[in-house]
Amino acid sequence: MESFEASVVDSDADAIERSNEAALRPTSLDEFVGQRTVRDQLSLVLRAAVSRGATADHVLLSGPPGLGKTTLAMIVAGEMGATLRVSSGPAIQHAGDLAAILSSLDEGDVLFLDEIHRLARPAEEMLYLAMEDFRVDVVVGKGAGATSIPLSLPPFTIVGATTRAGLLPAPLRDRFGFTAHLDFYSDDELHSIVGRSAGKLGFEISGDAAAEIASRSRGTPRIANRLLRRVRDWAQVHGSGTGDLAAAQQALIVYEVDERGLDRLDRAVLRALCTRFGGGPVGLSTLAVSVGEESETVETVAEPFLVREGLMSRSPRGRIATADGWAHLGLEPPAGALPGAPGGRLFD
Ligand SMILES: Nc1ncnc2c1ncn2[C@@H]1O[C@H](COP(=O)(O)OP(=O)(O)OP(=O)(O)O)[C@@H](O)[C@H]1O
Repeated sequence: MESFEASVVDSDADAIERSNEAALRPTSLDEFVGQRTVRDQLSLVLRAAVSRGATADHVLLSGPPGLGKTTLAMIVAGEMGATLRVSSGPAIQHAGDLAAILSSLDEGDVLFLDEIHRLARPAEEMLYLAMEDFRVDVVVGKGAGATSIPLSLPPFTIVGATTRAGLLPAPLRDRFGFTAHLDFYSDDELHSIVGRSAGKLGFEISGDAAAEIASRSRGTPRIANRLLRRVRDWAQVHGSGTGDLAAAQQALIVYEVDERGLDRLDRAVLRALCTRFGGGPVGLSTLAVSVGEESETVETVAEPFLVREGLMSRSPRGRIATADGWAHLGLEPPAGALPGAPGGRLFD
């Protein structure tokens, strides 16, 4: 895999996290757990392209972070026997950046564009033409003397990924021949991902410990793998070295992941909603500021999970804590604000 993002410098922690993830990534569609419909449809697209000896249609993958979009992009390249090239919307500031990337592609390459909704507008427009006609118009010079030189490109496949499909302009969305939305995983699917990852890590884990991790992973493989590694740490430092249920439960207490899978950010958002804004409705950006986070982080990381768990709901006037949300924090909603008896346990 070749990355065009040499100018983007990761922190050490990011780099370690990425290399940990790389070791656990499935490398074929057969190994990819869950997302049955997406897998079947994508498999057809790829097999048909291979049998025609052509490049695959452009693929758009949307869904919350950590559900396997990057993994699927790598699998697309692997299954096509193609070279994967990687860049992302925020790394492409100017149309010229994209022209340089596109003109360096070889025939059949797969170009993964992460966070494609964050492409700068001129780059986005250049991409329309490149995706449809395999051509870019390179502008040389400035002002009245500027000329546009058409440059044809060899056929390639774009795999775009986005956490915010709604932000993609229709002309860009329409140029993808195959679009798929990744959904959160079931506990059973996460259980098998944890088992498979533990095998790859050479870490012995019991079925009930794997189930415990799965049920607290918020439907997200990345979180399941991360919690698994924390349980392994705990077992190696405090336990017998193997992952039994007690090790899993103790590790998850240390890392402040509660029994429903809420982590510190989720609880901070829910708590702010209840205690600072009386349960809402409150706007996303106000809520995000109150927990010291970017709106996008709250919207793409905490909110989908809180809504899915029935702890928060969205209304045209803003976010609202549900009766279950109040109960999860062990708080009493203001009189008459919500039906339902509060109760439940509080983690922090
Ligand atoms: N279906 C799956 N089966 C097994 N492991 C998976 C699956 N999906 C994701 N994973 C694991 O979860 C980790 C995160 O996946 P990936 O990086 O592909 O997510 P993503 O959707 O691209 O996230 P982001 O939007 O943050 O870039 C990977 O290391 C991979 O091992």
